[in-house]
Amino acid sequence: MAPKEPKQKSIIKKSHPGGKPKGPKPPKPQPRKPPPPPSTATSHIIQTPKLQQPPLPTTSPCGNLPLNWPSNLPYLTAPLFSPLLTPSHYSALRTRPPADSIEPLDELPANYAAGPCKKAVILPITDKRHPACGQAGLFAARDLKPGELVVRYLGEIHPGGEEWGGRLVFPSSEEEKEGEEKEKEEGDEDGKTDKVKQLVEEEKEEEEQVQYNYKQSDYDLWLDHALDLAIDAARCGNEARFVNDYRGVPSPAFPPGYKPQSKKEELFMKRPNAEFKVVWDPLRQERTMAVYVLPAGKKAVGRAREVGVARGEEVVVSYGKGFWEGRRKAEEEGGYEG
Ligand SMILES: C[S@@+](CC[C@H](N)C(=O)[O-])C[C@H]1O[C@@H](n2cnc3c(N)ncnc32)[C@H](O)[C@@H]1O
Repeated sequence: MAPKEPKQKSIIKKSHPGGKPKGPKPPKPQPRKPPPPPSTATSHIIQTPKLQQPPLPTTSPCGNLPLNWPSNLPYLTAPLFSPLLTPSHYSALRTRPPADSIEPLDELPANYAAGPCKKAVILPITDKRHPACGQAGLFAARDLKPGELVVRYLGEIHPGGEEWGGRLVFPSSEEEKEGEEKEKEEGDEDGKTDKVKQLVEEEKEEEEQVQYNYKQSDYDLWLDHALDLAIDAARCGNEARFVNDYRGVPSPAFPPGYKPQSKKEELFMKRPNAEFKVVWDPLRQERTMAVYVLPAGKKAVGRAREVGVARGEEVVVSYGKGFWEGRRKAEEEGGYEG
């Protein structure tokens, strides 16, 4: 026997000339649902314009510094090493954990370009609802994919257990050293007063640098606690030093005063969208830190599967409860000078 053809549902409405149709009562007409609120967790994801907008500018007019980079701060394109590091620190830094270890490290792309980052831009924060209003933050210059590398975290690599940092020492090339020598000689012949003033300034700066306290830094991260390696970007660094913590940061996808419609939505509105991750630098053959967009996760729906941080949105991580507890304690003890 041939299998029965499944009954096809008719999509054509039938009229019933012989009276009411048999079967269950048709449902009562329901009042029209009000239109959904302008932004919900899902609408945030779906409503992000699909039109490809040009990326935001990320560099200063001269092109070799990031836009809005502070003029008093050295911009790094490679890590700087504290003179306090010992040979065993260097050896730990430059030993890659085996691939089958509990914590194998992902790799930075071998073609990672040094210099200003094209994916994110430093912008001043002017929104009064933002807890870091008056400071700066890092914002996506274009849509960034879940799990995508944003920028590496550069700063001074130092022994994490040390409280006091010495003077910052920038490696200078032979040419620069020759120039410095020549400048010194010229300074002896003329413009002695200017030279004296400059020397006094330099001495003051050096003294401040020697008295520098890593423990008071707001830009200091553990690269590896067990290996006693940390990175501090307070005195020098790159764009990554401007990444803020997500706590209290208003989500640009929701209008001011918007009340979350569910617990899930509330959690979605108060979450980081990026993370600090320790990775392996294949070119330098050493550990490094970088900012990555958080992976989409199983719960991601719609555009969130493709876009982790939308163009113009702030890149925010979690500093961890420890950071804020430490800050609170220091404030209570009157030791924090933020
Ligand atoms: C690594 S810096 C981030 C960049 C900083 N906003 C700037 O302009 O230099 C860390 C400091 O930013 C501020 N900050 C970051 N996230 C914050 C948040 N969610 N609430 C309040 N302040 C925050 C705090 O002053 C903190 O010490």
